[in-house]
Amino acid sequence: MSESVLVFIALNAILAYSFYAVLVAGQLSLGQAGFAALGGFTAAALAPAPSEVGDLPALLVAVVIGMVVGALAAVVLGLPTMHLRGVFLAIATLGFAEAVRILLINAEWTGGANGMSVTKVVTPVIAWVCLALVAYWFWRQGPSSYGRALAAIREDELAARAMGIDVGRHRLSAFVTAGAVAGLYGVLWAYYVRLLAPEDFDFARAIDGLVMAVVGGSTVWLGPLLGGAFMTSVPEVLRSIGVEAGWIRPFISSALLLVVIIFLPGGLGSLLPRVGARAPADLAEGGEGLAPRSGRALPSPGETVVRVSGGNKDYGGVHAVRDVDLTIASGEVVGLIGPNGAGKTTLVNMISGLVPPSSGTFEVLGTTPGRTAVHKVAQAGVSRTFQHSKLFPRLSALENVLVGAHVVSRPTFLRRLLWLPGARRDESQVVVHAARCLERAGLGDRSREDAGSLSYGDQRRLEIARALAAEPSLLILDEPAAGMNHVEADALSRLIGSLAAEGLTILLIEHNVGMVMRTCDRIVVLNFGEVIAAGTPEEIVNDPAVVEAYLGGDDATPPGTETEEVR
Ligand SMILES: Nc1ncnc2c1ncn2[C@@H]1O[C@H](COP(=O)(O)OP(=O)(O)OP(=O)(O)O)[C@@H](O)[C@H]1O
Repeated sequence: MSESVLVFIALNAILAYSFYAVLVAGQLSLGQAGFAALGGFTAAALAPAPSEVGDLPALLVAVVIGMVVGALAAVVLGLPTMHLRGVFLAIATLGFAEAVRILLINAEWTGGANGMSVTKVVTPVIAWVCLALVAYWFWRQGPSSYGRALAAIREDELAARAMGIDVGRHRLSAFVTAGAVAGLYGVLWAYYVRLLAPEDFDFARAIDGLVMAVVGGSTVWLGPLLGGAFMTSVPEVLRSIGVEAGWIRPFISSALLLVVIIFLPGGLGSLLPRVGARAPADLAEGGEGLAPRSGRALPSPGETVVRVSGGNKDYGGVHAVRDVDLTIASGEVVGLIGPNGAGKTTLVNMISGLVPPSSGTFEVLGTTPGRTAVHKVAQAGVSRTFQHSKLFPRLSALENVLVGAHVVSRPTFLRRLLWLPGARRDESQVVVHAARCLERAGLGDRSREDAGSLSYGDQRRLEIARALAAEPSLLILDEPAAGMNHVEADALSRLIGSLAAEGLTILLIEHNVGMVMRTCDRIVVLNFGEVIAAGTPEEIVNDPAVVEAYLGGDDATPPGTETEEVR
């Protein structure tokens, strides 16, 4: 293999890593070409000449300049664009890259369209050492709490917020990493090709980087390396076996690309065995579980955890929730029932901060949901499950629960980079904690299965395990028994009882009214968005307004007696 092929494999893989850096968080950006151009040109203009200070020192200074400029450019572009998603972010970032290219072509200091000449310093060894460092960064990032938070954002952003992850900060930091890696690519390119031109960083280059990251696998840390090697070496292999005609080589390369994408949607990296977090074989010997990092104690019994006064939510002409007053004290298990469309989910969405109220006051564990960001409400001790499963489908059951523990686990990424022993200890503590939550929800033997492949009932249980991992003060369960048989629902009822005995406050929405009657201390009934009754299970069973709301007649059977499941 020639020297240039070796260097270009490494350079292309580094470019692919700059795309991987944001793809792992579910962001599609094409701005990397702009970051690379800014990094490369600024470094070439500002760094001392290799003839003055020596090759390596000059390159080192250039690399630092290029990476800092790339990262700063990512901050400048990221701050106004981080709220954009999918194709909108791609278009905005592409616009940025094109604007940078046009500016550089028309600037004098860059040599305009003719470009700048730069001394060739990069050798295959230098290029591969840089690639190894970049790959190492992403290898250590993946299983850290930061890496898992990025994966969670990619899989389901809303659920990630509800797990206490600051999505905006994580997305921006991923973007900045992409900027720094792209800046590194720009510098290495400049110090290898000798003549640096703005055209080197055009739209086609951005697409090349993206394609290499996707073909290699955008969720496996080795993916960009595989993608870079594949895309760079296929034309060379074709050349070496005598495929020379100008159009045949690109044609075969593109056809191979198509084959990989069709048959390996997870990219070449999906062929590698998956290494994920493992639950300890014996939890009793698994050492200490997690100690709450926040030092947050459960509110004292009887203390107000939720206070809603005059809560309203309108969707156009629909009054989903009207003038609801609700107080929940610490240690209570409160059931929220009502016919379909009564406003139960809307109310708990407002309590957990996911949906802002149209009017009214919401106070939950010292936060003001609606005004307080969702992740801060979660950090205050609110954890929840969702009516429609919001698991992270491509993460294993254990990894889902590890994300749930985000708010109580210590950040490990930087310490993992340096192999500090504390990081390993913290990681194994949080894994033991997550495995215990899985065990408690009856999923001890499912830890390595992908969440998306679990049965419906197991997915409900996994959501509960994930919510428990946050060591919440208030646990909101939105139809946790949906899809469960009687035996499973009874086990769930016992689990809720044992959690309540530990002092947890629980708000339970459930259509299985029998289960609500057995499990809850107090029941609140909603109908057409209004509270029509509230009281102990006995009071609710005999309340004529409740019977009327459910069954629409005076002689109807009260909920929880003959009609076990009212939908
Ligand atoms: N995002 C939304 N946009 C428009 N209308 C909505 C939205 N969310 C809820 N609604 C409406 O608000 C009302 C209350 O819905 P909500 O889902 O809160 O009821 P629910 O009691 O949880 O019902 P179910 O038991 O069927 O889940 C319904 O009429 C619903 O159509």
